[in-house]
Amino acid sequence: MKILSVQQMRMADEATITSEKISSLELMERAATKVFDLLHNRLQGTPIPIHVFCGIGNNGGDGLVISRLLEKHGYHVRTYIVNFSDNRSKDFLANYDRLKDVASEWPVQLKSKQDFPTLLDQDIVIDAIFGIGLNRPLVPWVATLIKHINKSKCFTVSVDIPSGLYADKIPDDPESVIYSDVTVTFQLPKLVFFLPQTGIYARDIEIVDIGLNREFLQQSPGIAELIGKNEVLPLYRSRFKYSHKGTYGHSVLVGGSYGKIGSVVLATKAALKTGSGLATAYVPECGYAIVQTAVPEAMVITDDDDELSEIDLDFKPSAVGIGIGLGTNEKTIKALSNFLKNNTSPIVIDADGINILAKHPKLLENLTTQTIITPHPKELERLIGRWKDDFDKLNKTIEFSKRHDCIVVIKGANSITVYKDQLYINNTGNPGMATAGSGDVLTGIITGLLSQGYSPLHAAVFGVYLHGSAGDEAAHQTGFEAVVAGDIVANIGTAFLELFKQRSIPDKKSS
Ligand SMILES: NC(=O)C1=CN([C@@H]2O[C@H](COP(=O)(O)OP(=O)(O)OC[C@H]3O[C@@H](n4cnc5c(N)ncnc54)[C@H](O)[C@@H]3O)[C@@H](O)[C@H]2O)[C@@H](O)CC1
Ligand SMILES: Nc1ncnc2c1ncn2[C@@H]1O[C@H](COP(=O)(O)OP(=O)(O)O)[C@@H](O)[C@H]1O
Ligand SMILES: [K+]
Repeated sequence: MKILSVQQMRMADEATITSEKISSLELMERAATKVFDLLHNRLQGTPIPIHVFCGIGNNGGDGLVISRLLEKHGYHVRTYIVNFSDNRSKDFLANYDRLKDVASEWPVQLKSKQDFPTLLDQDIVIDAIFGIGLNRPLVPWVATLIKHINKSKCFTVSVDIPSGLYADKIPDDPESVIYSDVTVTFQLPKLVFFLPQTGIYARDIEIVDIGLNREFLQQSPGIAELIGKNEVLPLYRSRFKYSHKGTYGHSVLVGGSYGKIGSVVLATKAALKTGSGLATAYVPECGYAIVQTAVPEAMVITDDDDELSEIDLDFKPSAVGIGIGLGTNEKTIKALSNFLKNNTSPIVIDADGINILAKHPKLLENLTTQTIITPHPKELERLIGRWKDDFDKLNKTIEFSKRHDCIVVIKGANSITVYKDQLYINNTGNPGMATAGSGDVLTGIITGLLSQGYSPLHAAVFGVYLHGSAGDEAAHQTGFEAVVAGDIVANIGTAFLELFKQRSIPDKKSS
């Protein structure tokens, strides 16, 4: 699913109005009705007090439509107008008049702190103060109103975007943004919902289709893509009946050092479980018995030390995953440097491999095109330097990717795969995956996909998705805390099966 910029969203709005020959007021009615439907569906007429806070722009206009529909359906509604400006939008004003016709009480005007209502824990708040039109800092009393709403324990539903959150930069004051329980967003998700600094405000997201012009949405370049099942299914390459293990490539996982052989075990298992035809673990001597015992399906090549001092293969691997548990001593750096100079196979670099690249940036010149690098935040910082905020981090990563023609997977809650200007935001995974070795599994999965002939970009995007999906399955079985990296490996198969699972349709006879 595409993610558009604010400007592209506004253009989509215009394209819809023009192509359908409807007014912006009608589009607002349609959009806000979708929010009402969702609420009504959940509340089923429950007489809970609902406080609707409306700004004076089109987000406020949506709020007024929601208030009117709630009133019409007998809910206990109180509407507030947050008067932060005299520039009320035309559609806001039209809906203000319509609300007055049906409201049991007139909207309450808020102009300062003295006007703030008391909010009780069990009440519901609809937040329609600011939408994607927020473009400057809040005046102090509006910031205080947002803090007042946050302080209450009310269940808060934000319309389109939590108020106070810019669609394209981080907030001026992190405390002056609504922490919403559910954000009902129009047509497409917003980029800020998936970044660590801003995603915290939009806990659950409901995307409602408001019928924006499909052709426009398809043609718009967007600024990112949200990767779910629909996006990865077309990437899947099925296996042929007359295939043999040679068809699916030979993955080589290079890494490990004394006390860190487990990382290679996990990655090698993951490559095999992802479908690699053959797998070889290239480890120091101390890892020989460990890998042979833990992964009997794999072959093992050893170097004669506790750390790798030479990486020398007498065949060309279909794919290489390198860096896990590697250590960063001088002889290993030299070995990696020599290997990278001569390597022409598709490659994933992780962990200490990244740390070595960060310390010796000259090595970046030797990378094969579209090398995949999978840093966690600390490794990324070593690689691209400090960033000011999440947007700066993305821009710096884009720069880096362009400069070195590499694919960077920024790992985290919503891992983002960056290739030049393209951003692919993953939508699987859970906090249970914040556990030792989980990244090694990802390296193995991506290597396994590369070995089967997936292009580097597809291997990265699909691999990150499968990894998260396997983690979700693992968490489903054990709960977040008990997930360990081995459980993610064990569920790679289920993650593949999940791709083809149809949503069950309720049986009419039994319902
Ligand atoms: N794009 C779409 O598909 C649709 C958008 N609609 C709604 O329209 C919203 C956008 O509406 P608007 O563009 O009117 O903007 P908002 O309602 O988000 O903001 C209100 C106005 O306040 C001004 N403003 C911005 N920051 C301010 C600040 N700190 N202090 C005081 N004033 C400030 C802006 O100039 C803006 O005109 C969307 O978020 C959505 O809720 C829907 O009504 C219909 C469909
Ligand atoms: N909160 C989270 N939600 C979803 N995925 C997560 C979360 N925390 C970590 N992960 C995933 O787990 C992996 C952790 O990788 P990494 O930090 O390199 O682990 P290790 O070095 O122990 O192998 C990454 O793929 C990351 O995206
Ligand atoms: K809002």
